[in-house]
Amino acid sequence: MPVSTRSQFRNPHHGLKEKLKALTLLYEQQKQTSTSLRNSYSKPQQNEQKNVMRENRVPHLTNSTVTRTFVLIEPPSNVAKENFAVGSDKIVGFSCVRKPSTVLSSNIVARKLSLGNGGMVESEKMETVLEKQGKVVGVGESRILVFVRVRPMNKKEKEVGSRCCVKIANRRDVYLSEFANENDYLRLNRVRGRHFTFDASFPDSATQHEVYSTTTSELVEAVMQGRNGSVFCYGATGAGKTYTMLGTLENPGVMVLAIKDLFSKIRQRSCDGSHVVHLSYLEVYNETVRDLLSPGRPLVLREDKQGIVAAGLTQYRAYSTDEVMALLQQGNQNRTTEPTRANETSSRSHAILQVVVEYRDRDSSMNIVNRVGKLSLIDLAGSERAHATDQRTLRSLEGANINRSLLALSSCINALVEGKKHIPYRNSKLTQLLKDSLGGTCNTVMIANISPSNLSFGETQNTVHWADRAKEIRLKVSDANEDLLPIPETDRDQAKLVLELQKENHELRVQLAKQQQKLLTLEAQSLAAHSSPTPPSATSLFTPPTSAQPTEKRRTRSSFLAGTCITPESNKKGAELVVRTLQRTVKALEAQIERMKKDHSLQLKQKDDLIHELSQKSGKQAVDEVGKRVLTRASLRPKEPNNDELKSPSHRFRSPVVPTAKKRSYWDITTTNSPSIATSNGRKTRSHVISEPTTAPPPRSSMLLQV
Ligand SMILES: Nc1ncnc2c1ncn2[C@@H]1O[C@H](COP(=O)(O)OP(=O)(O)OP(=O)(O)O)[C@@H](O)[C@H]1O
Repeated sequence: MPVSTRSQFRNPHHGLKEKLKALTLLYEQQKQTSTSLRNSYSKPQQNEQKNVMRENRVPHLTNSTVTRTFVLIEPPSNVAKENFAVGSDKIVGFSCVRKPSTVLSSNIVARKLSLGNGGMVESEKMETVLEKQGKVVGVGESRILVFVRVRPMNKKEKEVGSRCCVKIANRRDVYLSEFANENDYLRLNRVRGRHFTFDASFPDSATQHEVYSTTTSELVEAVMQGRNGSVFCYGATGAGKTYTMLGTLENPGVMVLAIKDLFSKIRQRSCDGSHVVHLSYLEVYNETVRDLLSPGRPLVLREDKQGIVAAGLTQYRAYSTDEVMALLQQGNQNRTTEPTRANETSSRSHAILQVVVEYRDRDSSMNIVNRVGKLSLIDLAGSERAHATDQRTLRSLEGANINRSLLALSSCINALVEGKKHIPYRNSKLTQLLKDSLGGTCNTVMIANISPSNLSFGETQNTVHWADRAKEIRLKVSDANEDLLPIPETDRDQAKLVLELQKENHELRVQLAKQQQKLLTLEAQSLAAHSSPTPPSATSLFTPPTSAQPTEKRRTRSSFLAGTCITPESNKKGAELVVRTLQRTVKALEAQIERMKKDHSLQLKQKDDLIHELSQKSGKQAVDEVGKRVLTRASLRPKEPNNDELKSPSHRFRSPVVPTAKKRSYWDITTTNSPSIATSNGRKTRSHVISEPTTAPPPRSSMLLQV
C-alpha cells in the first residue's frame, strides 16, 4: 500500500508545474504551426485575416480591466481561407426546384446565395453545415432565408463608452463577444463568445441597396413569377428594423426599393401593359388589427381559402411607385410610434404592408399567362426589457403586448423547427397574420437586426439565437399562382366566323368545279348533236381549257365565269342559242345556194333563147356566118376587163378566159404569119376552121365585136 510522504503534501503544485510546462511547450508548437499555415495563404487574404483578428482584438486591448482574461474565439481556419472580396450577394432561384443527391451535399437547397467572387456558393456551405448537423432540407421543401444586420453604434452608445460586441466575418459569420462586467469580479476571468452562421450578415457599413439586393430582390422576382413572398425584420427595440424596412428619404429601405423594383419589372414584362397592383397596410397594436390607410374601427381576422385575412381591410389600387410611396407615407403617419429610452422613434406596433401584383406575361410557348403574386413586408415592433423603456402604464402595456406577440412568434418558430403538428398561430394576432409566411407556401426572408453595443448584448444574443433557430424552419414549396388566360368571347366569335367562312368557301369551290364539269358535258353533248361547223369564236368560248392552251385564255375564261356567274340553266340556254343561230346560218346558206343555182339556169336559158332568136332573124349568111363561127357561151359573156386592171387576186381563179385569149392571140399571130392553116401536128381547131376561108381573118377585136 503506498504511503504518502509529507513532502508530497507540502509541495502540491509540483506535478502541476510540470504539466504547465508541457502545455506551454505544446501551445508554442501549435502557435508555430498555425503561423506557418497562415503564411502559406496569399498576401491579400493574409491582410484580411490580420484585419479580422485586429478588429476582434480591439475591444480586448482597449479595455485594460479585462485584458488579462478575455480571449476571443477566432474564426475557424476555413473562414480565413475564403475570399473576403466585397460583392453583392444574390439569392438565386426562389423556385425551390431541388437537385438530386450529390456526393458532398446530398440535398442542395435551390435557393442559393452566391458570391460575386466566384467562391463556393454560400447556400452550399450552409447546406454542408446543416447536413453535418442533420438539418437538411427535404424534397418539396424550402427553408427561411435568414440574414443578420448590425446597425452602427449610435451617439448615446458611444457617449457611454460602450464597446462593439459583434464581429461580422466573411459576410455570413457572426461572432458575439460578451464582455465581462468590470464590477463582476467573480466572472472577470470567464471567456464568453459565440459563433453563428447565416445566409448573409451585414456589417454596419452595409448600404440599403446592398441589403435589398441580397435579401429581397430575388423574392420580388419570385413574386413576379406568381409566388408569395414575405420579408420581416426581427430584433430588439432600436436595433434598426424600421430603418431596414422603411429607411429614410435619403436612404430608402427594403419596402421602398422592393416596390420600385416591382413596378419597373411589371412595366418591362407585362405583355399588354395592363397590370393591377393592390396595396394594403395594417398594424397590430395592443393585439388589435388596424387599417393604416383608412384608420377606423379595429379589423377582425378571418380564415378563408386565401389564408388569414383582415375583414374590411382597404385594398388600394396603385398605378405608380410615387402613388405607393404616398400611401406608405400616409400609413406611417397613422402608425403608432412613441419615444422610449431605447429609441426616440420606437414603433409600438407591428406593421404589415401587403402588395398584390397581378399582371399578364407570356410563357415560353407565347401563351398569355395571368400571374398573381403577393409580397408581404413586415416591420415588427421591437422586443424590449421592461427596464429599458419608460415605466409609464401605457408604454408598459404596449411593451407587454409586443413581448407577448413576439413570444408567440418564438413559440411558433420552436414548434415549426421541432416539426410539431400543432403550431400555436392563434396565440397572437401577429402569428395569425404571419401564418402563411412561416408555415405556408411562401418564400420567406427574415432579417435579424442587432445592435453592436455590448450594452445590448443580451437582446442581441437573444435575437441571434432566434434567427439561428429560424434557419431550421422548413417551408412548403409553393406553386406559382398563374392561369392561362381564356380567349376572350369576341376573339372566340371571330375565330368561329372565320372557320365558317372557310368552310363555306370550300363548299362553293366544290360546287363551282361541279358546275364547270356539267357545262363541259353539255357542250360536248350539243356539239355531238349538231355536227355542223360552228364559228370558231363559239367553239373557243366553250372549249374546256387544256394545259396546251395559253394561260391568258384560261384566265379570260375564269374571269368570265367569275364575272357573269354562269348557272347551269344559263349555260344550257347559251348553248341552245348558239346551236339555233348556227342552224339558221346553215339554212340561209343552203337557200342562197339554191337561189344562185336557179338564177344560173335561168340565165343559161335566156342566152339560149337569145341565140335562137338571133339566128332566126338574120339571113342565111348570117346563118352561115353563125354556122362558121362557133359561138361559145363564153363568147357571149360580157367582155372581161384587162388583166392589168384586175386588182383582186380572186380574179385569178374566176375563169380561164384571159389565158385562152392569150393563146388565141398567139395562134392568131402564128396563123397570120404562117402560110398553112394546119398546125404542126395536123390537128385542126375551131379557130382553124374559122380561118379556112380565103379572105383574111378579121382581127381579133373585130371578131369579138361581131359577137
Ligand atoms: N443601418 C443603419 N444605419 C444608420 N442608422 C441606423 C441604422 N439602423 C438603425 N439606424 C438608426 O437607429 C435608430 C433606431 O432605428 P429604428 O427605429 O429602425 O429601430 P427599430 O428596431 O425599428 O426600433 P423599434 O423597434 O423601437 O421601432 C434610428 O435613428 C435609425 O436611423
